[in-house]
Amino acid sequence: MSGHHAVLDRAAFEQALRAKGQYYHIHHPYHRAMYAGECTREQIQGWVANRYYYQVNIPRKDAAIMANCPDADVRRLWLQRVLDHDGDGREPGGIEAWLSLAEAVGLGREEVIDQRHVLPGVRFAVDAYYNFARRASWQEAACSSLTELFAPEIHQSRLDSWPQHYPWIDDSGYRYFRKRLGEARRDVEHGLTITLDHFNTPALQTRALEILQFKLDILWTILDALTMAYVHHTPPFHTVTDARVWHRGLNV
Ligand SMILES: O=C(O)c1cc(C(=O)O)c2c(n1)C(=O)C(=O)c1cc(C(=O)O)[nH]c1-2
Repeated sequence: MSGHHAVLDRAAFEQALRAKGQYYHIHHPYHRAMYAGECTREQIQGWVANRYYYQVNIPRKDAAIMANCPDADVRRLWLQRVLDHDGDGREPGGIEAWLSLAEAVGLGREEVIDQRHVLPGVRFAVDAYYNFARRASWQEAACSSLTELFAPEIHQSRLDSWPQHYPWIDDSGYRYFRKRLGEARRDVEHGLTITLDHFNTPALQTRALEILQFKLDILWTILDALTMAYVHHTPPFHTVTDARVWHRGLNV
């Protein structure tokens, strides 16, 4: 997409956004190994403990988008995302469901909640997403959530492959993935409408595709950090010490 090009109509622009799915982290070797049944217990546990940091930052990210949005109708719909993760006081939310997953793969709640396993690379990638959402316009931040276009497929692929490959994972752990199937589809309808409405010039459409690529980079980079630590056994400072000396986040 270089040089001068005409504005894409809604269908063509949506098609261009969907084509970015070819760079979704579903294709990352770490994920591919998970579906193929090739991961060790430690690799599954490492993924779950690190992804917890993404989970707890999603509702903060969504609250930041609401804070930047002057449109009450958008805020009312966007609020559901915060409730999905934090819980609405009746049903447990996604963070709680993620902790059930952690327990189902043999982790203790405390070691996940205190973030001792969260690698610096994962923390920096998630923080980049959160900080982008805080500073960008609400339409740009909404656009950055559109990797969720591709998320139902990734949740389904876990439900389809994990139980047979990892019989040691308790079935109660799968609630999070089942829950997200419907939620992600609903989120994406709203996020896509905002994006198709707002990014309506060639320059803005190019910008939207770049924002989506930024988010794809974040998801891919999280798995690169996990690969260093749990596949190659080269976590940060491994040439110096086996201890987890890295910081636990300066604002938890
Ligand atoms: O398991 C995954 O691979 C995956 C990916 C993504 C995504 O594409 O950002 C999300 C989720 N899960 C998820 O569970 C979730 O709640 C979520 C919210 C968002 C977002 O950007 O607002 N992405 C995702």
